[in-house]
Amino acid sequence: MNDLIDTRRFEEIKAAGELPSPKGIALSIARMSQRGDASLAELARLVQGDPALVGRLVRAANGSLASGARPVVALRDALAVLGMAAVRNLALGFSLISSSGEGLCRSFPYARFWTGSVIRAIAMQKILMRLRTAGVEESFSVGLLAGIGALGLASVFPAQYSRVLDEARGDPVALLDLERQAFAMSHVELSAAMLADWGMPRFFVAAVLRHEGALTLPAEDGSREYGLTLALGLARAIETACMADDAGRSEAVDAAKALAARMEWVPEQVSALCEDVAADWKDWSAMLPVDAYALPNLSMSAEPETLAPPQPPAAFPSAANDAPAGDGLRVLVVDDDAATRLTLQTLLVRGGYRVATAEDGVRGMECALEFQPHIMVVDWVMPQMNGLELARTLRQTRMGRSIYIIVLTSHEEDARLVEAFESGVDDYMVKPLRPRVLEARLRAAQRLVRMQRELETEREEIRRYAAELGVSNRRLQEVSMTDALTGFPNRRYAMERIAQEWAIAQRSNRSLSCMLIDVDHFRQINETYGRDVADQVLEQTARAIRACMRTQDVVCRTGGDEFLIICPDTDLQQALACAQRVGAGVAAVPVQAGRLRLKSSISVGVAERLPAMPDADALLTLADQALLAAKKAGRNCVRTAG
Ligand SMILES: Nc1nc2c(ncn2[C@@H]2O[C@H](COP(=O)(O)OP(=O)(O)OP(=O)(O)O)[C@@H](O)[C@H]2O)c(=O)[nH]1
Repeated sequence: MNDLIDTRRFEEIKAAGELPSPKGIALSIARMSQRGDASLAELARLVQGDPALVGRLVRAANGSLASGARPVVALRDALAVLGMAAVRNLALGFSLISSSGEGLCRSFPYARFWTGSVIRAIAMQKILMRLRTAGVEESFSVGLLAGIGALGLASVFPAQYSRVLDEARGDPVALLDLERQAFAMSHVELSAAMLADWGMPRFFVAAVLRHEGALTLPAEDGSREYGLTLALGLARAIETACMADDAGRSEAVDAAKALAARMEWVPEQVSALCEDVAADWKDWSAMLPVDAYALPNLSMSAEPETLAPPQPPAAFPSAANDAPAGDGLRVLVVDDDAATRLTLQTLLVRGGYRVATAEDGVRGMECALEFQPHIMVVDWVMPQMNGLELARTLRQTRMGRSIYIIVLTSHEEDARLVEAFESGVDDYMVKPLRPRVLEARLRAAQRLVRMQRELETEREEIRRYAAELGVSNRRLQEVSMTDALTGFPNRRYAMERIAQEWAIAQRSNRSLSCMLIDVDHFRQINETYGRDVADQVLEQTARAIRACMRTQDVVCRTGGDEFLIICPDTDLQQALACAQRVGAGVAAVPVQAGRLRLKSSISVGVAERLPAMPDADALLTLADQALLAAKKAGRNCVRTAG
């Protein structure tokens, strides 16, 4: 699994905060399934303790039965249909829906996230039922949890992820980039890592990792992993179509149709699938704590697909020698002459390339965007858009700039060749085609494509390294600004912050106050009860102080038993009232240290920024004098200076 997932980064994220995890019965089921020798009877006894879970498992089992089969009503039968692994994952998913319906990440749409996940789960189950592939029992939970990494980022980095979501403004590609920059791992990669961590099989993890880019997968081999990726991609497209607004819907419907076409489904089959999903959604949304949401009617009327029919043709076996020279590179052939297309396709497939074809420039352009070829072989003369126009248009796109384009021509005059190169083609070949020349030209193309790939890998590594460095630097900075005992900002942070607040207050002519707080007789507490108890007094006093302050006030631990509180937009009277409240709050709640209950109190010095003060230091000096006055006045009181 390590080849799929950056496990080191995943462990770091896990260590940085609380990732969503199974709770209650789901946790017991997870533990039981790890034992390996648990029986269905034991599992049934455990599940019976949660009637809602029983109902949901029976529903899930019925969803994965072939049509016409007698429906399951008893829990034992449902467990037998699903099997231990599927039950574990379903229980996990359901427990997460119940425990993660809301959270601290301001911009993360918790309710919408789960609505979408359930729609995707239903769609995935329906698709795998139709494909009759293995893994139907797991399909619901795979669909449900395929996007769990987003919830993971929202849970571990609530504030940061909120900013990332705001910045991405709903653009899925930008979101992935921003996530990688901020956390050195995207939500897709984190989803895959979490599923692997929970013990999901590799082919599911791989499908989760790739399904968001399913549309750009090359036409391929019919392996289980490939099929699952397309299926999950289709389930996601249906989810997106259901959740999108009118403007976004047609794009998602198109993506669903293109994916369905890859699976050799006609649009009518997709329409029927959507109807099934809508019917099941009614049941599931009543059984799960998700918003009742009316699914839109998705129209999937027929439209031509963009990709050429699947290949390779069975009549052209690969060369019998070593590894094919093409090394799986994608080649797109664009030619209006069917015979040339077929000849090229045959030669290329035989050479180990993956091939798509298009019959004119316009279709070639569409196909290039979807198929993302490494190399294109393009006829010069074609109706609508000729080969040179196609090359020029492609070179204007980011993706098109990296394609190696070979143009086919009947003439080799200098002027024509110059025109071709100026249009952005990389090489040319003279018709009629000669296989050995084609092979030689393609070898040159391969060299360049490989170099580009290596460069891209290196760039990717540098980007990743920079992102990791950025994340660790931010952590280091946070650590260097945080007091380890209380978790509050430390003296260093306090001094930077008060200087900032000073500048803001001065510029906008707003009031600014601060308080210096010292715990009374703290030395004595240390000497009488020892350092551990004294630490607990400090910690709990700090919490009591924080609880009495407003959110905009900044509470910092500036030294041993000393705290500085910065109060923006606060005049002296307001600050004094606040200080009295804090003093009373600390005195009212005794500190519990083991079996000891200790009373503690604080002295507070309050000061306000005055027009005559030159800088923030002057404000701090005044607060210090006020604190001294409070100590002199007998402690457990609030004073101002002067
Ligand atoms: N337990 C513990 N003690 C600390 C820590 N940092 C400083 N101290 C102790 O805190 C005490 C500070 O005492 P002072 O503020 O000088 O005196 P005080 O007893 O509070 O007297 P008043 O402030 O006049 O009431 C010293 O004994 C320090 O050793 C810490 O992180 N943990």
